[in-house]
Amino acid sequence: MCTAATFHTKDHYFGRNLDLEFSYHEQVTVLPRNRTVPMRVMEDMKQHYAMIGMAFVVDGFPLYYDATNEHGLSMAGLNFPGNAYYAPVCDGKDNVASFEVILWLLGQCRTVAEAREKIENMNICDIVFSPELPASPLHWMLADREECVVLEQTKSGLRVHENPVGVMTNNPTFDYHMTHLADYMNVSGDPGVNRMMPQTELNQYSRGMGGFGIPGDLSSASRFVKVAFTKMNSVSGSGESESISQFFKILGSVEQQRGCCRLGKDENGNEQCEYTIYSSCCNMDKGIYYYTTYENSQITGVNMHHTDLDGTELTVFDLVKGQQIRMEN
Ligand SMILES: C[C@H](CCC(=O)NCCS(=O)(=O)O)[C@H]1CC[C@H]2[C@@H]3CC[C@@H]4C[C@H](O)CC[C@]4(C)[C@H]3C[C@H](O)[C@]12C
Repeated sequence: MCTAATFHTKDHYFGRNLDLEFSYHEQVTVLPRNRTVPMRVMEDMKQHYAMIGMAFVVDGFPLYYDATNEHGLSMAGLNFPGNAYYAPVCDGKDNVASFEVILWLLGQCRTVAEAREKIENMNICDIVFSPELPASPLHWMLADREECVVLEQTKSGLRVHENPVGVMTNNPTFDYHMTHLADYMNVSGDPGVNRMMPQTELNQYSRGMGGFGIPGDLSSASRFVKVAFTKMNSVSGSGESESISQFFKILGSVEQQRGCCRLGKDENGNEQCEYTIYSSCCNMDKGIYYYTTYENSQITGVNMHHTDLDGTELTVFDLVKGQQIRMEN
């Protein structure tokens, strides 16, 4: 499972949790403007906007999970099994393979509005990256500083949903999550209100009772509600340190501790568990990508503007995965 979110203080932030039971060799990857991106059906992108994000790089090709470009346009792919539908190549359309979608949109658009125009003629086609890497069933959250949308291609076509909440998880489709959210419209960060029997005094025996009923399980629908509640009630200072701290707390409200979501035994008899492999927070204004990993709670940052954005080579940074403990004595 995965969760993505946007967050605004003085600057604008975009990030996600990546939850899975195993990890590819993903790295923080900067794609400079002049590195040719080979496309399967469309013309190769020789020049494009630069971007930074988390990618699995295969033969020099960055398979982005999430990224932000130099204009702040940001995008994350989230699992959408059983619903995602990638169509056959269609004449007259812009045929983009699922693993090319982030590169195609972030490479050419500065805003969600520009992306919407590109998406109008787009067909997410069923070409696979390689036999070893078949297409992942995905939907995407896409945001700039002002606007957030969700992109879903199902059997009934390609749709862009306005996303006023600025969060996204997995199945089912986005409209379900919005319908489901209405069940929780009464929850609040304020103390509870006795609406049921105001004539009888009910003892508010604990703080936090205004939020009673917020789900805490790890299902996709529950994480959507929990992260929306946390984000909507978030109070943060406007500085960079306070903002990114608060952002990681928002994502932390739906992080997955190893053992709570079991997937059965692998061939060696080891219990497979889904857990939060990394959490990211990108400052969309400054092009700085921050992340933590399951075992490294220290925040690591990479600034895309400190690499050669006019170059032709990818700049990749291995994840710092081990816990960084500052011993006091
Ligand atoms: C698994 C992840 C979503 C996490 C998630 O949501 N897990 C919950 C499962 S569940 O929803 O609860 O069932 C997704 C998100 C982005 C994906 C990569 C995108 C590039 C590339 C595309 C290629 O075609 C195939 C390989 C490739 C590296 C992809 C691997 C994998 O698929 C990634 C990491």
